[in-house]
Formats: sequence, C-alpha cells, structure tokens
Amino acid sequence: MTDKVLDSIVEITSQRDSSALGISILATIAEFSPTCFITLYQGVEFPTRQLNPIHTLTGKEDENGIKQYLWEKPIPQAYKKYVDDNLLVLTKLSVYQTEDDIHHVFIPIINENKVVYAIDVSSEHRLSKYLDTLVAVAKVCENFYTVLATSERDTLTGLLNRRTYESKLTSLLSNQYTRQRVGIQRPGNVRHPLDLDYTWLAVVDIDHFKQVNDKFGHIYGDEVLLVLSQLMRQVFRENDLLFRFGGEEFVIIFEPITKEQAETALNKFINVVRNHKFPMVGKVTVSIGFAKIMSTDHPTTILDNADKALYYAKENGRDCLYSFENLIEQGLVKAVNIEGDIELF
Ligand SMILES: Nc1nc2c(ncn2[C@@H]2O[C@H](COP(=O)(O)OP(=O)(O)OP(=O)(O)O)[C@@H](O)[C@H]2O)c(=O)[nH]1
Repeated sequence: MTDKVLDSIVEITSQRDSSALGISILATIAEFSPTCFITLYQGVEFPTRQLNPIHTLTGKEDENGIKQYLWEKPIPQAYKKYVDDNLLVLTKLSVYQTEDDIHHVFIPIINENKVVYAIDVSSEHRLSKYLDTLVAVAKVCENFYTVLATSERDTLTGLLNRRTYESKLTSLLSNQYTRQRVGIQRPGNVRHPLDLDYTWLAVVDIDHFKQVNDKFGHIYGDEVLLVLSQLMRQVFRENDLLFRFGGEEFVIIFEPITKEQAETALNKFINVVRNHKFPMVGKVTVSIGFAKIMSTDHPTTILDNADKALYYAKENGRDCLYSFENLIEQGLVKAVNIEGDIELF
C-alpha cells in the first residue's frame, strides 16, 4: 500500500462519527484511483430495501497532471438504474460495466448482515489493478464502521446513545445544508426540498416509570425499555434518528417532514404504546414534547425546547403530546436561548 493510502487510513480511523466515515473513504479512493466518479450509497431497509446515493466525488487530472476533485455531481441515471435493478445481488463485491461502457467496482459495507453503505467506483479505465487496494480500504472502513456503530449504541435497546447526539445532529444539519445550498434533493424524497424548514426533535418519557420498577422490579423495567424501543423502530422511519438518552428518556430526530406529519407519527406512537400489552407490566403510557430544529440553535437549546413541551405534557395529564412552538404561541412556556460558540455548520 502506498504512503498516501496509509495516510488516508489514518484519516479514516480518526473519525468518531460513523456518518462522517463515508466522506473520508470517498476522498481516500479518489486519491489513488485513476480519473473516476465515486458514489457513496446508504442502505435503507424501510419501507422497502433501497440503496440511496448520498454523496458523489469526481476525481480528474487537469492538464498539469494535478488531481482536481468535485463533490456532489449528479449521479448518471444509468448507474443508479443498474444498482436499483440489481439490488438483490449487490450484497457482495461486484465488477461490472454499464451500458455506456463505464467500468464499475461496487463494494458493499456490511454491518449485521445489512448493506449499511456501498461504494461504487466508476471509470473509463479498467479498475482491475486497483481492486486489491479498493478491497483493503473498504475492509478497513467496514471494520471501523462496526467499532463506531457499536460505540454509538445503547447496550440495552440498541438505539443511538446520548453521547452521539451532538455529532449526529451536527452532521445531519450540515448534510442538509450542503444539499440545500447546492440544490441536491434528498434521493427518494420529493416531499420537501427545503429540508431545513422541516426538521423536528421529540423527547419521549415513560410515565410513572418509577412505579413500574418499584412494583415489578428492574428486570421487568428493563423489558419495558426494550419493548418500547422496538415499538419506536416499528412506528418511525428508517431515516429517523432514534436515541435512548438514558433512563426512561428517548429522543427522535425526524427526517424532514411537515409539522403535521411529525405530529401524526408521534400521536400514532403514543397510541401504539397505550394499546400494547407489556409483559407482566401490562399498560404503559408515554408523554412527548417536540420542537422545531432551527439550524441556528445550539443543540442544547433544541433539546431544552422539546423538554419544556415534555414537562408541560407531564404537568397536564401525561399520555399526550405537546409542541413547543404551539406552547410559545399560546404564551404557556417561555423560550430561553443558550448562547454558545458551537456553530452547527
Ligand atoms: N429498569 C430500569 N429503570 C431505570 C433505568 N434508568 C432509570 N430508571 C428508573 O426510571 C425511574 C424514573 O423515575 P422518575 O424520573 O421519578 O419519573 P417517573 O416515575 O417516570 O415519573 P414521570 O416521568 O413524572 O411520569 C427511576 O425509578 C429510575 O430508577 C434503567 O436502565 N432500567
């Protein structure tokens, strides 16, 4: 392996956020490959299995032989079509040519038997002499992804843990910001191109959970937490970020949707929990507060806003949902903005 590749691997393994890993790997591959167009796909399982292109990088030598890089050029239709048509077989390394005679190496990154990301390297030149290096870099990426993904998860429920909240939120917002600035729509999402106007955060808290523990013991308490996390996975979408913040508090960061859609999903969740029969414990309810994610807000402010709405729900009957913005409008809570020097992007 060349020093360049080794340097890039150092860069890849210095990442502390699995979603930032993809950017590093594209940059690494573009450096040692010939003139090429690289696509990073993200695997999605719900509502159907898909591979969505999330970043592209073009690496091309200029007349002086210096590599120039261009991010986020639109993916050629033929490439996407090939991936869509061959989804079922693209679960292992594949070498193929598209109709336009372009050579492709497709490398899936697998975690827990699912294609979480995939890298498609395409070029007018044959890529066979780069194959070993491509595979080695992808393997480092896959192993490292597994380590990061494990450290980002809560051990009981498998949801994202609190430690990752700021980095996930920051990376989500900066991705959306880039997309919006360069006019790229989220693949497969034609609902709202102006993503930043439609991002919401909800805080979910189990009602009277102390009584559950006191009456049935911690093991059944834990079982409630586990089942609740499974219900969350069923109700919310694959691309929504689901966190367990510790204790009986959960957080959802929605993929871009309208306020009404967020409200509908959250009310559905309240209903699903209310009607679920939890082992031994029986009936459990949750209270939820949610707030708009403003790109100019400090991550703590966003959380505090949703928390205020949650507190209001706890004070006003539990087993219900309140929106921070509605409460502000009605003068029922006050906004406090935390001054900070963290910029989201
Ligand atoms: N079983 C279990 N219990 C936990 C865990 N983490 C926190 N708890 C318990 O969660 C309970 C939280 O209680 P409180 O914060 O008083 O709130 P609550 O009883 O849910 O009441 P409200 O939120 O006001 O409806 C405490 O009894 C904690 O011990 C955990 O990982 N497992």
